[in-house]
Amino acid sequence: MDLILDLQNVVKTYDKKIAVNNVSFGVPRASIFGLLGPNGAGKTSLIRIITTITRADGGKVFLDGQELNSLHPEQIGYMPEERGLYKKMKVGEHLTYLGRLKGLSSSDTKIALKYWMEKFEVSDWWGKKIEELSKGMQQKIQFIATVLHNPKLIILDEPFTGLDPINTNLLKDEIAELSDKGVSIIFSTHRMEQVEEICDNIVLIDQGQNILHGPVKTIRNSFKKNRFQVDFAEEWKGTLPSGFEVVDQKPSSLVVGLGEGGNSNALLQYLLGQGAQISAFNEILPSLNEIFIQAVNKNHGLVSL
Ligand SMILES: Nc1ncnc2c1ncn2[C@@H]1O[C@H](COP(=O)(O)OP(=O)(O)OP(=O)(O)O)[C@@H](O)[C@H]1O
Repeated sequence: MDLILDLQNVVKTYDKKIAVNNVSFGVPRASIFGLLGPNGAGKTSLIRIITTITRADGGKVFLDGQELNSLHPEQIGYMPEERGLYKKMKVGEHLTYLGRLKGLSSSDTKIALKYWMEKFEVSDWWGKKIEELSKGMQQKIQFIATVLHNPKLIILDEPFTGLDPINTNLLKDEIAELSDKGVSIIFSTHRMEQVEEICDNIVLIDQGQNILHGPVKTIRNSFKKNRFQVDFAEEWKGTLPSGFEVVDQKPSSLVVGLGEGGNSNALLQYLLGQGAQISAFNEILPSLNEIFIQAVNKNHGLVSL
């Protein structure tokens, strides 16, 4: 597989605490990749290693086939959860400073800033001090700072916190557009519905270890319980024969468990045979939220949901 990032047996310890314990996974090029895990799992420690802010104590990290080195930070854009803009600086001078810091020439910085500030409709803010901007406005500036130097890998830690629905959508569209252009994106969040909506691949870290990794579709399919939702055009008052478990019943819908090897056609045929007017018949895939809780509980030796 064509990987933009490849982590092999990465280890990070702080004194005696093992924060990252032999973690391996790959991030496919141009994917939107979810880096997930409960609090304290080791996600930030991994991000700090990938962005070369800290060094791993063991293992190897490859960016675009090359072992991480001092030239790589210019190829990475990182938007940390703790936003790091200098409050007293003006937007224009701040972004110019960050563009230059990331290796852009003065003229390329100007071109990139014109493009991004127009795109985000923030050109008017050029002379405003960062402290004069609202939290959401600062976040837009931070996003521009993250993508300004045209990085091949972008790491976004909770990028939607504090954004209103319109700006959230603006950012989501931008992420999709960057991905379409071949940029690889690592997205870290605790909001599983956002991961479900945006990411094509994930890794789930728990207690410093990779406990689940792969395409979202494959993972959701592997956790499915052979359950189907039936919606009726009219209220349905019938019962089901043995072999079908009614998981949930409302006047005009049913959730039915078919058990292992159960056949959805048999359910459909039975209902049609009873004269039911069916308006929808769908397999239910578990949400990433359910999968997260189930996988972490299992890893902690707790009973699954
Ligand atoms: N500088 C540090 N010194 C000592 N321990 C640390 C340090 N940084 C992180 N840790 C520990 O390493 C473990 C992993 O922390 P990390 O910040 O990587 O987790 P996280 O997955 O990002 O968590 P969260 O979702 O809460 O941000 C935790 O047990 C944390 O206490």
